[in-house]
Amino acid sequence: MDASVTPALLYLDDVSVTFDGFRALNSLSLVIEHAEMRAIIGPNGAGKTTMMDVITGKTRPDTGEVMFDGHHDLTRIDEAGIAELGIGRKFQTPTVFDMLTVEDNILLALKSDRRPLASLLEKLTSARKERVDELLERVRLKDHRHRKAGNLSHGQKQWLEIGMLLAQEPKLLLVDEPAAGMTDQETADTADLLREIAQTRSVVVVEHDMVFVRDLGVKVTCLHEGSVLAEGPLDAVSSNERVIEVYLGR
Ligand SMILES: Nc1ncnc2c1ncn2[C@@H]1O[C@H](COP(=O)(O)OP(=O)(O)OP(=O)(O)O)[C@@H](O)[C@H]1O
Repeated sequence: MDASVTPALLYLDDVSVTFDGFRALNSLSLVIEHAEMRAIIGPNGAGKTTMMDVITGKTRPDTGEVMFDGHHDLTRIDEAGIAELGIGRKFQTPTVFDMLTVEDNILLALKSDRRPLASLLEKLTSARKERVDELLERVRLKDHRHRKAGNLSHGQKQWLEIGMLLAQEPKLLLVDEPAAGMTDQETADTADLLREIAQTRSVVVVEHDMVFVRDLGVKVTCLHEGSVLAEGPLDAVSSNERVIEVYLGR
């Protein structure tokens, strides 16, 4: 397929990354459609983090194509440029401003109009307030807006960070093990939240918690030794003999 005409949002083809002779990604190919959520599973060292690093420009592939939104060749764009194109990444540990309120964390993250007069006035605009309300509602923190972020539960901090990423209006959200350390209720709420987000944006979730992955109800890709081992509905992937052997049956 010619990547320059692919209708997919994200297209990785034949991507390899070698660290000191070790192949962390080995001819990896992956396609994520617009408004698709994909769960990525696989054993430790399978290449999940390296794949995210390649997409965000932190690591450059030795070979292969990484195309975003039609014509953007991500292997030629720096990390800031890739974020600007609309790729947001949520790491496992929440990074919110603990001393600020929930609302101020969101306000800080809002995409702003960089024209000087606009930025002077934008604090006052009702559109900005509405956007903050909308984001707080979306991430289930409307009733906590005046609390210091440092006082939130672990799960709420994760949601706040997701809200801050959404404030940037990404086309693609990369989320690393969101359910880790969450209560069962928070885990279920997070699955709901990600499903809502994926109605309008694409989401790639790396996760080990198979209950959570089942709850997401989306196509699953199992990586192993830097390549795709199996891909499809969770039932098919989790009954794949190789997947059981290298991952689930451990
Ligand atoms: N910067 C680096 N230098 C050398 N080796 C690296 C580097 N980054 C990753 N690796 C190696 O590449 C392999 C793939 O690692 P990666 O972190 O992508 O796997 P993963 O699937 O995310 O694993 P986990 O589930 O443990 O997070 C591992 O064997 C790792 O040790």
